[in-house]
Amino acid sequence: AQPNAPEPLEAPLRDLKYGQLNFLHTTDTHGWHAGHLLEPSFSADWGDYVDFAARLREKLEGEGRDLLLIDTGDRIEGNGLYDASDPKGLFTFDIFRAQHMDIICSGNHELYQQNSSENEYLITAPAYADSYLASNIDILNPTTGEVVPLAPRYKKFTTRLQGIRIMAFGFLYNFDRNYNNTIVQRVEQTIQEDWFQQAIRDRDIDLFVVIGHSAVRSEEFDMIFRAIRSVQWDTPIQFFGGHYHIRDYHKFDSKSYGLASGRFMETIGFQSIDGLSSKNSANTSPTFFRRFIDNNLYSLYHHSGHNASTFHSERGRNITKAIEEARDALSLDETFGCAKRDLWMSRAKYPSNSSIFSWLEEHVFPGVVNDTRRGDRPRLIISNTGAIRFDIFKGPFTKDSTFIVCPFTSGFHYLKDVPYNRARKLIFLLNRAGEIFETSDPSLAAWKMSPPHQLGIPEDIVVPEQLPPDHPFGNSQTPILGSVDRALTPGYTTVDDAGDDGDDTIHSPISFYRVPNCIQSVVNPRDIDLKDEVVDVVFNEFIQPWILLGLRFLGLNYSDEDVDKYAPDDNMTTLIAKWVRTNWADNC
Ligand SMILES: Nc1ccn([C@@H]2O[C@H](COP(=O)(O)O)[C@@H](O)[C@H]2O)c(=O)n1
Repeated sequence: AQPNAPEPLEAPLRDLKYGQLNFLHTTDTHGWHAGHLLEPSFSADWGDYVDFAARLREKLEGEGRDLLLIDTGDRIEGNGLYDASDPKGLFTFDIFRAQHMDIICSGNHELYQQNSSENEYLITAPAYADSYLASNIDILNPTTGEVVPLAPRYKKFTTRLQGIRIMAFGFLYNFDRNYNNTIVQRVEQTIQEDWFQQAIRDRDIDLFVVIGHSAVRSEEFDMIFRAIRSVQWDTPIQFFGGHYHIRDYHKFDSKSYGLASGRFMETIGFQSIDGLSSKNSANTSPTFFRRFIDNNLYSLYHHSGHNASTFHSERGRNITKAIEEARDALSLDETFGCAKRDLWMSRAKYPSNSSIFSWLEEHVFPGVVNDTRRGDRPRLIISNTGAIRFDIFKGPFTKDSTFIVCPFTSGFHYLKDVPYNRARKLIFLLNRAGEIFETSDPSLAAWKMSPPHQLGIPEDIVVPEQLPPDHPFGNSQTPILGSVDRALTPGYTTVDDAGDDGDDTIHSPISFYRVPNCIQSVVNPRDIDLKDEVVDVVFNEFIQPWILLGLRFLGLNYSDEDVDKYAPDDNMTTLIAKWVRTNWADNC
């Protein structure tokens, strides 16, 4: 762990159950390879994960079992370790690839920008030449300009000890916001391709492993499942997914399961399968087991059967050191100001004093989203809530925090002099009229503007006995009495298709409040209720397609040509940092 990471807390643990074949799974790590430096539950770093995988491998292989490592993408954007360097990712590629991977694929984040997808093609895919799969992604070769597969479409291999014959694919969901140097083929088309149809008909296969940057409950995985099942009625299929940033486990049928292993290095997913056929033995009744490991040393020591003196290797320590040096070189601990209270994305109700979205709406946007060319004209400032990625904890707000809270390079755009009597209805449409957006253009489903982790949670979860978030002991990792005889720490309490015993650490639950798709600040609203008043509609550039469509629903026909950059030297990340420097510096 990093030297400034908090010690993990002791907690009751559920064990792993090993199978013939075992998997460790990471997804949506988003640059958090230093681990969480303010949360004991998730304080192990990538060096510890490398040691954990090595220790588990020694143990499992000693018993004649196999272990495979999987990563399902979105490795970048979301933490200073990736975002603060110039160019971005200067340190993280070497750190990440210190971990062996057996199957790895791209997420959508790798494809938002030209340089990040070229990094995949030129750095990560070659580093994992035998394991990177891109079943439905092509890229423009930056040297030749030719359209080529980002990586091989599939691979067939046999596990070393058990001789299990595996056919593996690596998909990306039907993502359509990629930069134009990559092509994401829709999954429904890919599964019609000859190479896929041939691969799924291979009879000498004991297990299909479909990894993908896609929710495990998704049309895309359902289509792949049905395609394989239609030609292999009985062969087990194991899916590994992500993208929604949640822990989940989905049963497709009695021989097919899908694991989603959370986000931000909070979770190491463990999956085992027993009773598989192999090239030497026939078997027909596989059993599947999953566990979500909290990424801290207390859990990692326990599951590997090691302790502080036997767990760590020189290799792991070197990776930990490299992360520490990168964080130092990037000055990620530089303090811009101090938060007087925790500000939550979903643990506090919106609107409220403890909601990060209320803070943005009431303080940050009115304070810093301005453009001297437009003076003090009345304006509506609208942002999607998905632009915010993490909570702010009471205490120092650092350079790292700016990227943790909002890593996107999206700036603000605006439409000038929009009739207020129509523009004022826009926020209602963005938040309440999802259906008409989706009907008009399925790629513009309004929920895509909200944080991904709430997609699988249809309603608020209110835990009555929880300490309020602004209570002095209200931070996530403070022990509270969860039952009469033992103290539990608040944390993940996952319920999935296999029940409620998936988490390795037994926690007390945390409240979850859903938030709207968008928030809005109304700035300089003088005279704004006059019917001929006009306002500037300023918005986060990511939501431009929804803003234009929403205004069209309101009878205003604007197009991309009417839109201009607002405060062009800044973006949401730099603006939040500016506000903190100005308003919170004296709190420290
Ligand atoms: N420039 C951007 C890019 C993305 N978002 C938000 O993130 C969501 C996707 O997140 P994943 O990590 O699951 O890929 C997207 O739906 C947006 O809500 C953004 O705000 N700005």
